Formats: sequence, C-alpha cells, structure tokens
Amino acid sequence: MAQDTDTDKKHEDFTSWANSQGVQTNGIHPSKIPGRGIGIVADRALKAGEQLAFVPAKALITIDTAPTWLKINELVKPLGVPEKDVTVHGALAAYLTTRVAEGDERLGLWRSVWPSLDDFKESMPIMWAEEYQGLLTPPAKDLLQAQQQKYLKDWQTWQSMIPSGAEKSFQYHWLIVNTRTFFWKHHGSGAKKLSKKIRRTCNDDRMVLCPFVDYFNHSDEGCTVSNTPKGFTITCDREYEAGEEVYVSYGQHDNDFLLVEYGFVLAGNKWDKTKLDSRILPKLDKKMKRDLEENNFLGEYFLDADEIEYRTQVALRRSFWPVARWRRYLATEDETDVELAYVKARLWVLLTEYADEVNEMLAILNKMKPTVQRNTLVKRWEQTAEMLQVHIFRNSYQEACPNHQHT
Ligand SMILES: C[S@@+](CC[C@H](N)C(=O)[O-])C[C@H]1O[C@@H](n2cnc3c(N)ncnc32)[C@H](O)[C@@H]1O
Repeated sequence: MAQDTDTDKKHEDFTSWANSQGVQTNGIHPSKIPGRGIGIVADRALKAGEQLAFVPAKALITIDTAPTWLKINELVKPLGVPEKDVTVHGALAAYLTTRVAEGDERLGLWRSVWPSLDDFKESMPIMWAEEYQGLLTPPAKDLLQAQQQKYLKDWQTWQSMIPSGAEKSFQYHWLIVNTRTFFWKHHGSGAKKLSKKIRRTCNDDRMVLCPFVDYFNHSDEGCTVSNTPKGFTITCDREYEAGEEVYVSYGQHDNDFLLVEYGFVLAGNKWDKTKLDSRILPKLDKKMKRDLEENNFLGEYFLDADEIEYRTQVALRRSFWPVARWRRYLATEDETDVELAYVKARLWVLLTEYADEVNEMLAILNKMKPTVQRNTLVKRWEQTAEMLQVHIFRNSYQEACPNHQHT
C-alpha cells in the first residue's frame, strides 16, 4: 500500500513538473494499470473532441535539443562514422545516457516515472535470453534481427561518447527512445544547423520525447495525436467514463511488430496479421524469386483474420504455375474453377504445415515455467494459430468443393 502511495506521489510530482514546463492536462491523470505499467485514466466523463493534453515544443526533447549539447556537427567527423549512419534514435539515446551520468535535474523527475531496466528485461525481446528469442514467431524473429542490427550500429556510432562502463545505460535509453518517442515533423533552427546529410536522415526518424504524452498506452483505435510547430495536442476520440483508460494509437501495427518494438501484444487488434515468408520463400526457386522481384512481389507475404493479401496470392501461384500462366494471372486475375480448387488445396497444405509448426512451438512453451516472456510467446503463437485456422477452414476440401457429397 505504502508503495502505491509512493507511486502516486511520483506521478503527481512529475505531472506538476510537466505543468510547470507548459504541459496542459485536462480531465485525465496517470495511473498504474495491471499488465500495462502506467497508463492514462479519465478523471471524469470525457466527451469526443475535448482537448486532453497539450505539450509545447519547448518541453520536448528533440534533435534540436540534443545537438546543441552534443554538437553533432563538430563531433560526427571525429567519430569517424559516415553521416548517413548517424540516427536521431542513437543521438537521443547518447544524449540521455550522458545527461543522466552527469545528474541532469531536468531529467530526474521524468526518469523517475519511466520503466526500469528490469521491466525491459521482461517485456522487450531484444533483452530476452536466447532461449526465449529462439521461440519467437518467424516474423517477430525477422523484426528482432533488424532491431538488433539497428542497435549495434547506433552503439558503434556513439560508444566513444558514452562514459566508460555505461553501455547498459545506453541500451536502456535506446529502448526508452524506441518505446516512448513520437513522430514530430517540425524541427526548428537547431536541426537547420545540422548538415544537410544528417537532416536528410532525420527525415526517416523524426523522433521526439514528449513528457506526459508518453504515459498513453496503445490501442488499435485511440485519441488523436496531432502536431504543429507549437507542440503536441491530444484530442479525445470518443466518450469515456470516469476511471476508464484512455489510449492513443501508435499506428496500424500487427502484434509481432508491437511485441518487438514495444514489448506487448494486444488481445484484440484489428490490424493484426501474420507474415508467411518463412513458409513461402523456401518453396520458390531462383527463377521464381527473380520473376517475383521483377514485378515487385518478392517477400512481405501476409494474411490476416479476413484475407490473404494479394501479394501472397501472387507468390503462391508463382510457386507452382509455369511463368506464362502466372503472367496471365497477373494481367487478368482470371482462373478456372479447377485452377482455383488446386490453389486452395496448395494453400491448405502450406497453412496446415505452418499450423503444425505452431502446435509444436506451443507444446514446447506449455512445458516451460510460466514466466512473463513465456506467457507472451504463448499468446502470440495462439493468435497466429487462430489466423491460420480461419484460412485452413476456408480452403479445406469441403469449402473448395461444396457440392461434393461425402458417402
Ligand atoms: C509510451 S509508453 C506508455 C506508458 C507506459 N505504459 C509506462 O508505464 O510508462 C509505451 C509502453 O507502454 C506499454 N504499453 C503500451 N500500450 C500497451 C498495451 N496496450 N498493453 C500493454 N502494454 C502497453 C509497453 O510497455 C510500451 O513499450
């Protein structure tokens, strides 16, 4: 109980500090939410269209804040790193790491409400033991690999700037930036001082840390987050009852992406889908891959609970049709009933093989000690199984040949 009071006090103090920085909040407060860390909750009944929060530009930590101190222009050359490799993500992580090591007071209250390194060790796959990483779904494994490479590149760029022995702190702050930044397109004069090359790369990751707004948890639908040169505004998307959690949406992300980038999966996610590349790519020979690549159809084969995406359909047909027949399909999408029945049968086999893999993974996971990591993995594999089952049923013999009577 005493701990909860401490937790409340911490968030009250941070909110007062944020207010002193010009952050306006209306009808909402931060609160502990089981399974979601801290989130934002309605103080009272809220109406659609109400402004819930405003964060002025001066309260943000941006590439404009960081380089003034990091003097990126002067530092990039001695770092010996090509300018194109300098990311805003890495710069912000280096900035936070060094400021924290120097005991920056401004960050003190804000940091006190961030998740701990131990929280990340449980939730973020990049911090998991290899035993758990090896049990991720294939699409999540691909995402994790890309993230690990991104991290490594940033670490190699910035390590000479980081106080010795602070790699763990850099990694922690890199994850803070990964999970708590928002996209802001209005960089100010600080960014203009950066070389053109760096600014070009900044276009790809215009990340900013936004006090208070970084308390909002994600849902597939949520309040509107808008930004202007003046700052960020959060506008209520619908009616909320007092005590109800209020969300924003971080984007139209599937659960493999949410898991790797943010450390959670949603129970109901209208944007959820699963990638079939690990099943389809091995069925393609060199020539098939070349044909697909020439037509911009190589890789990124998804299905969701409703449909098998068009590029997946295209790749599947290339895996067993002669190229001339496949090109006709690309041009007209025509196919006979017999051809369609055959496609369905091949799809059924592919999805059934994947479903067998899912069941094997679930059997392994179900024998493991129920930790947070293991439970998250079980959820993700079960969600994958559900999406596959819909299409296994739709492409089953009975569905493909509804007029056929079994005797
Ligand atoms: C921008 S922060 C939101 C505030 C955060 N919950 C906290 O405790 O400070 C993003 C992180 O919140 C958590 N999160 C956001 N939405 C979530 C959700 N719907 N379910 C579970 N965790 C969520 C994840 O750990 C994510 O990395």
